[in-house]
Amino acid sequence: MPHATLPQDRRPVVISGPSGVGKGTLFKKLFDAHKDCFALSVSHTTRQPRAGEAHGVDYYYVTPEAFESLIAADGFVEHAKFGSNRYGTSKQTIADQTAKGRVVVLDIEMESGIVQGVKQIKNSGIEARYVFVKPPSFEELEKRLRGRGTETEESVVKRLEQAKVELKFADTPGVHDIIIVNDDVEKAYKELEDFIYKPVA
Ligand SMILES: Nc1ncnc2c1ncn2[C@@H]1O[C@H](COP(=O)(O)OP(=O)(O)OP(=O)(O)O)[C@@H](O)[C@H]1O
Repeated sequence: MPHATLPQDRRPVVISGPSGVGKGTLFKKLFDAHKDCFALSVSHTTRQPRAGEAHGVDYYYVTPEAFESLIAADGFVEHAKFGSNRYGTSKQTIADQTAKGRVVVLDIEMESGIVQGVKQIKNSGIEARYVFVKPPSFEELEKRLRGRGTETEESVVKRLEQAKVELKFADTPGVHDIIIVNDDVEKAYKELEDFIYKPVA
């Protein structure tokens, strides 16, 4: 497939799946293979930036008041509270990237709660395609999450608990347009690319 060919279907692609399943790995391959065709949606948050994070790259860092105003203006496709912080994906962010000729990829963050996030996007009225990434087994998911070495033990346990809920939800018929089992990463990537580039009937 030529490097910079846009998919025929320009609707945003919502990628969800348990933490550590390989979502980031898969969409990074997609972005690398198709330069300038996709944009990862940058979320809004009320939390403080961590070292090395940048406004507009990792998140849009806003005040709780600004976040509330955006909610009141129906400006989010999904938003959630995690601890004392709020996270959300704004409609404007999606519209801006789409206007630039990019297909927006929404990576539903664990902080937003994948189940609630997907339900909210569906209710928001935006047209989107839904991809769920599944691990070959629960044991393998645990192995990847630990192998990544980014989480504390407490966080691993929390993510695995959350994963159970998400995997159950994914079995609900009609929620996702495709469920990809990320066993062999090349095979899983090919399935994702074929789905995204499927010609519009
Ligand atoms: N098919 C695969 N086989 C083995 N390891 C994989 C595979 N895909 C991804 N991984 C590894 O699993 C770990 C988790 O992957 P990744 O960070 O992409 O997950 P994620 O779903 O984006 O997680 P999060 O939701 O927490 O951001 C990484 O160390 C990655 O290299």
